[in-house]
Amino acid sequence: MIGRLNHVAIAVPDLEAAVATYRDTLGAEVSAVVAQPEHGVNTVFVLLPNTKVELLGVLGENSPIAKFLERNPDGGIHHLCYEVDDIRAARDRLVAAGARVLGSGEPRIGAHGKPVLFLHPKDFLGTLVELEQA
Ligand SMILES: CC[C@@H](C(=O)O)C(=O)SCCNC(=O)CCNC(=O)[C@H](O)C(C)(C)COP(=O)(O)OP(=O)(O)OC[C@H]1O[C@@H](n2cnc3c(N)ncnc32)[C@H](O)[C@@H]1OP(=O)(O)O
Ligand SMILES: [Co+2]
Repeated sequence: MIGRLNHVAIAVPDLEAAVATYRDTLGAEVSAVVAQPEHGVNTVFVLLPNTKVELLGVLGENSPIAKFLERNPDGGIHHLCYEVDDIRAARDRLVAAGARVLGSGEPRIGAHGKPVLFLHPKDFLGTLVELEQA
């Protein structure tokens, strides 16, 4: 059911410093910072030949990455995003298998303008999983 790895997300305490690390130290191509108010994060995408890295910074008071950063003050890998052909069909299959879809269960528009959903990390080997409509 899952297809390409769309991105690996890293939550960071200082987004500008993280951009400098990827752009200047690692020599990667990075996007501009984009505010995602509906998701409570600022995002930067690092563009790699075979996938992307999403750098996540806190936006607002109820950011979903705030607790993660309290537990991991230096930052760390936050989620993996896999592409699926039909996100509602994928959700229904996962729910039937007993997996927990986070939030309302309805897909929301993500950083690439496509519907996304999140799956509880306790159901996927301790890893938060994002699904994105291909
Ligand atoms: C920009 C849009 C989009 C895109 O298109 O790319 C994005 O990527 S937005 C990214 C940010 N959005 C989200 O993360 C939304 C989904 N997340 C959530 O709903 C919550 O963050 C969460 C996953 C339910 C965690 O909630 P939280 O309140 O922070 O923690 P809990 O205390 O409830 O955690 C329970 C349990 O799970 C462990 N945990 C939490 N986060 C992670 C994680 N990222 N990876 C692995 N494990 C995680 C946490 O440690 C707790 O474990 P125990 O202590 O053992 O109970
Ligand atoms: Co993401």
